[in-house]
Amino acid sequence: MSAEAPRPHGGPLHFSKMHGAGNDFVIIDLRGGRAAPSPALCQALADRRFGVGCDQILTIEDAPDPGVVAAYGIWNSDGSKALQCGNGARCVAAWLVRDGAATAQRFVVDSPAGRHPVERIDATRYRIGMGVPEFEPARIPMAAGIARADTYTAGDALPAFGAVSMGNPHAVIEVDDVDAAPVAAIGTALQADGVFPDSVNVGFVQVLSRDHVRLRVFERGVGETLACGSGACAAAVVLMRRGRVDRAVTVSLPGGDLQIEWPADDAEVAMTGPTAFVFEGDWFDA
Ligand SMILES: N[C@@H](CCC[C@H](N)C(=O)O)C(=O)O
Repeated sequence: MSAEAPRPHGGPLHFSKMHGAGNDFVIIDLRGGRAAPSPALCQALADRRFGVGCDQILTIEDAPDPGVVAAYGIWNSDGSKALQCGNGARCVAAWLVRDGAATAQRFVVDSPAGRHPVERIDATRYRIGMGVPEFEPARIPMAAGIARADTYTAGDALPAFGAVSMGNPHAVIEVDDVDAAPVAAIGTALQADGVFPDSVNVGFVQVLSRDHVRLRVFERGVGETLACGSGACAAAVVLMRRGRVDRAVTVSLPGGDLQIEWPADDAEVAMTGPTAFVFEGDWFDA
């Protein structure tokens, strides 16, 4: 492990292992001004054979003002920083409830992408306000000179996609059969294509009916995950703008179902889904 790895109080690093629809997290409490994990520590924690194993590391941080219960940071398993994580937002909310920091049924958390209103639905399910989707190409961001991101083709070898920012960049590709989609091959190629200067999360979506779709997501900084909350929002809003599905849709991912609602184009997207605690642990220097 890296020598720069933080050691709160000089001892082992306590963590919680959680998942939301199979998108799994190592959650570390940094409140009180503890140092953020280095990219090397994130990679070590995320390693599924030599570490704990997770898609993302989430850090619980001090609330910047009394309007929020806490802030949180997001790191992908490759050590890169992320701005948005829908499944992570639900797990952070559940973590704060179990911790006792959040006591109300409704509260607000602060992510790198902005503030998220949270509603506790029951013991494990949470509804999160995921912000207003951004379709302006420069703000996703896409490369200069792209006028519209609704249906765009990067090149002959790549399929057409819709692009949107949910606080992080997403490309959404509609397919006939999500099981047969070349998720890793197209995902890797699109991430490497210069059209997305900050890379991109790539979703493959199959419409089953007007209120039900299936989705697989090749995430930036991770690879394919069992679920991507912001990816579910991205797929839903791209299809809603095309009139392919209704304004409330169930998104079935390999790890579970999420409900996505987007009442109007200028409204905030709402995502509802499960959370689960897996175990608690302490990380010791190897
Ligand atoms: N799994 C997340 C998204 C995590 C960040 C993403 N890989 C990125 O780099 O933007 C979700 O549930 O939204």
